[in-house]
Amino acid sequence: MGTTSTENGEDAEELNITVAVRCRGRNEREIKARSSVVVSVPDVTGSSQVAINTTDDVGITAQMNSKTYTVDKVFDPSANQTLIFKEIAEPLFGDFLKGYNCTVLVYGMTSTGKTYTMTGDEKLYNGELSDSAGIIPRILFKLFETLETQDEDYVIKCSFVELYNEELKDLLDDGFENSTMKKLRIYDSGCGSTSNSGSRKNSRNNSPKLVGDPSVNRRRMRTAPLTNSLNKQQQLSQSQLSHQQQYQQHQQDPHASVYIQNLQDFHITSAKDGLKLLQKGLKNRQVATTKMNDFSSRSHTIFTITLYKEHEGEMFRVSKMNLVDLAGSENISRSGAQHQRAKEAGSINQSLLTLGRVINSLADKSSHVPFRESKLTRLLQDSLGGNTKTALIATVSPAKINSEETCSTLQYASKAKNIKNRPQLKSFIMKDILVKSITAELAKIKSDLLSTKTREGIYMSQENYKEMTNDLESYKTEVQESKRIIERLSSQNSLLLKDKRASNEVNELQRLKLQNMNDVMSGLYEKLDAQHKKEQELAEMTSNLKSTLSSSQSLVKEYVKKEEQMTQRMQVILGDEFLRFREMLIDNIERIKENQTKGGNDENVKHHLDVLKQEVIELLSMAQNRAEKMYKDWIEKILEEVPNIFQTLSDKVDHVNSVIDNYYNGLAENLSDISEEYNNLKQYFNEHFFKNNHEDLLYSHIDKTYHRLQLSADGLFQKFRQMMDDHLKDNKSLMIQSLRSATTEIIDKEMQLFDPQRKKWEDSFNLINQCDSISNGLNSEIKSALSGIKSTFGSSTDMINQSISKVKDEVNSYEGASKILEHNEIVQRKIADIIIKDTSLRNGLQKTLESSEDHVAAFDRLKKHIRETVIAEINTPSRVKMTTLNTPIDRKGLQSTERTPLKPAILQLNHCSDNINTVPQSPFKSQQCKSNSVSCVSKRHQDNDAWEENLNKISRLE
Ligand SMILES: Nc1ncnc2c1ncn2[C@@H]1O[C@H](COP(=O)(O)OP(=O)(O)OP(=O)(O)O)[C@@H](O)[C@H]1O
Repeated sequence: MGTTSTENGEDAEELNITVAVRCRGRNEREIKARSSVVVSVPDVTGSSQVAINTTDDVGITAQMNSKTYTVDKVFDPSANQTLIFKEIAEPLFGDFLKGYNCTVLVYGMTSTGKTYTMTGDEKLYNGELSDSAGIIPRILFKLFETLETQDEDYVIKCSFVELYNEELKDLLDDGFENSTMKKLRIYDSGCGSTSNSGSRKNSRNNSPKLVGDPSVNRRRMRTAPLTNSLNKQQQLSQSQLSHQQQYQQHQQDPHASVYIQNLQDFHITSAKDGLKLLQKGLKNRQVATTKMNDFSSRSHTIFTITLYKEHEGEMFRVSKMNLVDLAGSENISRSGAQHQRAKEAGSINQSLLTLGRVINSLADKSSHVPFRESKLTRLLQDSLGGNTKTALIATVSPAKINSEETCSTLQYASKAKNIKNRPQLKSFIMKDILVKSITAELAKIKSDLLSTKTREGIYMSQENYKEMTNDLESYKTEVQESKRIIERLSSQNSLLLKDKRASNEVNELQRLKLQNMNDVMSGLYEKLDAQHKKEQELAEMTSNLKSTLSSSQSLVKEYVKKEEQMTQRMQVILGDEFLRFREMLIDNIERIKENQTKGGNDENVKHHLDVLKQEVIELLSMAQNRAEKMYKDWIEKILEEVPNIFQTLSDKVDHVNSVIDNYYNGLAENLSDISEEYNNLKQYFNEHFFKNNHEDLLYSHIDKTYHRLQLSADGLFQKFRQMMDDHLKDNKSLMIQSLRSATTEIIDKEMQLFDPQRKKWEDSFNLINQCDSISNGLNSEIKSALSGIKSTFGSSTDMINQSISKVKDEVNSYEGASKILEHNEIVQRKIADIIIKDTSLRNGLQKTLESSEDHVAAFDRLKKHIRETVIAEINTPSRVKMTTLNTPIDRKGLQSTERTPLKPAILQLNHCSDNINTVPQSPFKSQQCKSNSVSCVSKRHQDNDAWEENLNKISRLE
């Protein structure tokens, strides 16, 4: 931050000028043109960004393509006059009291609210300002309020100057109406004439020696007490200082680079005085406006309040508050190529063009700033880049039709933000000089008064008298006309009241309709709640169904398990039974064998076989019956239970289906109800509510009346016109206030009431759509799940039926036990084997018996032969030794006589006879026995041979 030296040798800080943007609401013209809002101001207070959408895009794309400008403060249409004053003017006002020169500028295209912001409603209502009062009236009031609470003496003066087409006019000059006002000229301070210094550097260099210099002050200080009482008692109203005095004052303002020659400064002692001056100036401006079309939007005005505030006794600090209402900026942005021609035609404002260039140069810190190229920039030289504290309010329209101008205004505003000033406290005036000027002024007024009094009556020049008589006459006619107009206005007013009543009725109707809508909405909400309940029920049923499904699945699993268990058990049972049967069979075979061993015959074996067969048949049929019974029981059980389960399931499924159908029917009904209501509402809003724009109605009423009134009032004299205007404006503001409060409030209220409802309603609609899609999804899921369950049940039913029929077939295919036995080849083969074995055994036995009998016969024969031989030998005396053998065969004797040659034969014989008497224990035994018997036979043959041989031996011995 750069600095310069102040009066105290301190460095003055560089300070950026404060830039604010004020965006008004759409005006009637913009609404009628259906021009959309393109300027967006964030909803937060204290925001510094403003965006404008210059494209045709809408929604997010519009936001993305918007141009954003950054300033210090942005105010949306809701910002009222009080807020603007508080945020922008009040901080400067504080500095103004401290002694700084301050400037507030309003810049923007025509009809964006520059005058509204700067002046607003300047009239007093019961001695007080209205809410629509702008910055100037508020500053005047605040100034006196503040100063009256302080001890220091003060003097306040006001001036009001207008710049049109590079021509300055004193709006407070009495000669304004008859164009006899004094010509104003700009002078560079200290130079006494307009000089073209060309740059601010030069202009600064050309500044006269500072009056604020302490040495200068000391020279000028003289004691001349100026008290508050003087200030208050004297009550100087509109006292006019001489040109010379003004000149002196400007000379004494060392930091004013320019001053205006002949511009009158009026001393005011109250805010009301200030307001009167303001009103006078505005009235004079209006005279010009009526003469020149579109004048107001092309002229600049500067209302200056000069404060002389007591400072350290003998000196007064001088500070100025410049309140600048600039011309409409559209003239610049539209200039373009034709700007030279347009300028010639007077439509381009040279001052504004230069102001733009000055702003650019200052923002870009150019070495040359073209202050001197226009009167406006010369006047504002100190406020822009000088020693003044400055705030710029850029006023914009929100409508699309003005977007080009709005962009240009915002561009200037954001550029201007970079301009830096060096505010300094340097301006002082000697107390005695100030007192002198005021005293002289007072003396002049007093002498005027005195001369009037000495003439006993009112002194007036002939010319003035004539003028007054003329005025009086015309006033009389005016009064008559005014009376008529008042009557007309009253009737119009009553018409308006009628309209208001009609609007109220319409409002009431709409309120009722809204009420109905609310009722319908609440009905719909109830329906929605019911739907929710139904949905919950459905969800519960679905979960029940799912649990039933899982339980039936587990049931099916259990059945399958049971079936497996059953099969295993059957297998076990059958295996055990068959084992038992086998054991029994073995026992029986054993028994048969025993029986056979015990000497059974054919009949016995057959009998045993029959018994065996019978038992096997019994066992088989028993097993068969048991299996059959088990299967039957099991199948019956399954057949009994399965249909019940399926029935329950299908009942449940049907129930769920019917509930779903009901729910869907209900939902569809409700949805169609809602859509119908929505359409009705939409139609209503489209056809009635939005079309029946109360704001439009209100404005059209007001403006119709206003125009009518204005037309009627046009012919009246200026004074009466002022009165009429006041009346009309009062009416307008009253109407606005009353009708707005009556209509807008209701509409706002209704809209406020309605907005959340609409939001809610839209939310519910979305919710319904969501519900619908969820329900559809749920329905399809449930249906698919149900069909899955059904198909699962169907397939399991088929499977079970198949298994049942299979089991049945198997059971049916079982043959009778006897047939099984008959068809059982193994059993038959075994039995045949047994019989064959039995037969062969019998044959073997028979043969053994026969051979034994042969042996016995041979033995007998042998015995006989031996006996005969022995007898024959005995009879022979040489054979004495043989007498020991002359007894029948003694087994014991043979056994004990080991050396007897007959012993093996006898043993063999005994052995064979043992064999004959012994029945083999088992078929193997019998086989063994058979082989034994064969070996026995062969042995016997061998023994016979040995016998023969022994006999031979014996014979040989003998
Ligand atoms: N912020 C606002 N709030 C309410 N009314 C506004 C606002 N701004 C402007 N207006 C209204 O808009 C109309 C035009 O405003 P105004 O005369 O102040 O515009 P302007 O910029 O000074 O125009 P011009 O350059 O032609 O003098 C006036 O009736 C004024 O009351």
